[in-house]
Amino acid sequence: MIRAIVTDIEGTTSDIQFVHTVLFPYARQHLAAFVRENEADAGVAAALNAVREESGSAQASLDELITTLIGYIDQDRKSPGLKALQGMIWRAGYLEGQFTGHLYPDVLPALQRWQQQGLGLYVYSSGSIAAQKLLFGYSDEGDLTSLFSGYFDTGVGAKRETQSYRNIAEKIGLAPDAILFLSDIHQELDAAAQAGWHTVQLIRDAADNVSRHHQVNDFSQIKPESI
Ligand SMILES: CSCCC(=O)C(=O)COP(=O)(O)O
Ligand SMILES: [Mg+2]
Repeated sequence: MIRAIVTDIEGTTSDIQFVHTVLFPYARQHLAAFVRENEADAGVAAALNAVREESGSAQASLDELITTLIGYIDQDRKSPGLKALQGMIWRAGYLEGQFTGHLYPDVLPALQRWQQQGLGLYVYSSGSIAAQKLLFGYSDEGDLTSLFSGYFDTGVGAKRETQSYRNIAEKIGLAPDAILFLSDIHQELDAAAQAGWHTVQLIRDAADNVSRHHQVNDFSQIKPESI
């Protein structure tokens, strides 16, 4: 019996286009000024050091790091240091009302239904936990953070690695076959299934003909009580 649902964000609850044409360009535009103004902040310094380590340039200057980070944004690299900085940069955009977190219209009714059924709801995204809370806290549908019991980012491991899903199950405190993972990316679903989780793939735009996972087009088609 399913007792918890863990959902991806980009391509699952929210449009990839929102992430790639609103969030990423905003972070790209404000990155240099943000890190120059905030390099003494402990969180910013930790993220910059993580990028130094990831890029193999322990002595990289701030200008070099900015160039590296812009390259990471353009490659959509799931760099934990970049993801931490993006979350910090996006905060101002949400607070100033420059954008709200995109949600497909089928998402909120389904989350509310599942919560009423007593299911635990969780998020697992490559975006930092702070960025996840911003997206759902300043969403198109208002503040949805109270719907979720927890958030996971790549601090538990990368999304295509099976051990990440074992780590999440342990933190949630449920057996793997009591958890359903929702994602648009079949390699992420493969890793979750390998850990013993149930899986459903969201096909929001392009078809995926090589996936072996149950596919739906929106959240209204997901019936955890029937799994
Ligand atoms: C948390 S909102 C920003 C999404 C993001 O930065 C990202 O890399 C999307 O990753 P996901 O794992 O949700 O596909
Ligand atoms: Mg996704």
